[in-house]
Amino acid sequence: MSILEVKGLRKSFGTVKAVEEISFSVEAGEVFTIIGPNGAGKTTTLEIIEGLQAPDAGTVSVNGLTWDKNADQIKKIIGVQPQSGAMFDLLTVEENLDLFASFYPSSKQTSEVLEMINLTDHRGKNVKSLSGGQRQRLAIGLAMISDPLIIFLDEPTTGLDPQARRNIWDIVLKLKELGKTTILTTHYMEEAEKLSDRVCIVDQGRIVTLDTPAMLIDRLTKEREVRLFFQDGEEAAERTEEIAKEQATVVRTLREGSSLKVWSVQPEETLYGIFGYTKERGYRVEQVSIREMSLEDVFIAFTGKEWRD
Ligand SMILES: Nc1ncnc2c1ncn2[C@@H]1O[C@H](COP(=O)(O)OP(=O)(O)OP(=O)(O)O)[C@@H](O)[C@H]1O
Repeated sequence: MSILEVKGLRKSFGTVKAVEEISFSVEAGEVFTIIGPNGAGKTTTLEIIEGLQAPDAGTVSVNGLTWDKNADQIKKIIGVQPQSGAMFDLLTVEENLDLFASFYPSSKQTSEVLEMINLTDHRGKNVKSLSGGQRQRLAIGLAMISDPLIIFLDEPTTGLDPQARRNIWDIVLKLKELGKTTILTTHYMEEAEKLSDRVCIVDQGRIVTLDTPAMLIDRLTKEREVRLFFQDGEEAAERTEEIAKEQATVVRTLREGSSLKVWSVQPEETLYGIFGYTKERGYRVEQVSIREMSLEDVFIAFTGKEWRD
């Protein structure tokens, strides 16, 4: 049995169809990421799963339990990152954690959570004096204080600087080591790629595609762009282009001055061939790179739209 099963969700607000058709299931221990542009329906989907909104249609099952019959039991096994406004600004980090812990019959040790979210040194600070990244880490701490099986993080890194974002990634990876299931939403493709076991790309209330980051990227065309820059100038680049074109694995080439781009379905093979030739001719290649495909390319391939963070 999957720890989370979502089937046929739909939700409209007046004429706005926020969620048109969303179905997926999540296995225990997974980091499952819902990614999509603004207004794609991520938050609405998450809030339906968390029991904060009722769907117009569809079902949600959390560890075999449903909100209409087992709400109290579900609340004991899920942890939801609270909105900033739900924290007590004039209480300290530790007092906020202790207060949230008191809502549950059993909870994790505050000191253990402080370590996990790397706020031990700031335990005595008032929440209002925390940085944006520290507040977000505390919010995740509050979500995990009851030691839930599933943790929901809605855009935990939006608006944070790259270092603060990476600190949050570390916490998600620690949660995974503990065997927790994490459901994450994000705008950031790089984040989805780094953290997730599986990624669900949503657009206009529907799932565009769902798979592991590696499989999604693998489903794209196998073509990779190989770039070379020749120290010996245009002639070396021109000659090498002619040799590259003869290879069966090369789809096309583009030369600009001393730089050469080669699109190949087997970039390593292509490079072996090219280097065999440049060695023989004594051409010096200054820079070589193979451009890897990213989840951003997947989004563009599936929706035909440019991705914007
Ligand atoms: N309570 C509401 N009342 C009216 N419209 C809403 C409400 N909540 C969401 N919507 C609309 O539903 C659509 C989906 O919103 P949702 O917040 O789920 O998207 P999202 O993917 O989380 O976007 P973002 O990344 O901007 O948070 C949007 O068009 C939004 O304006």
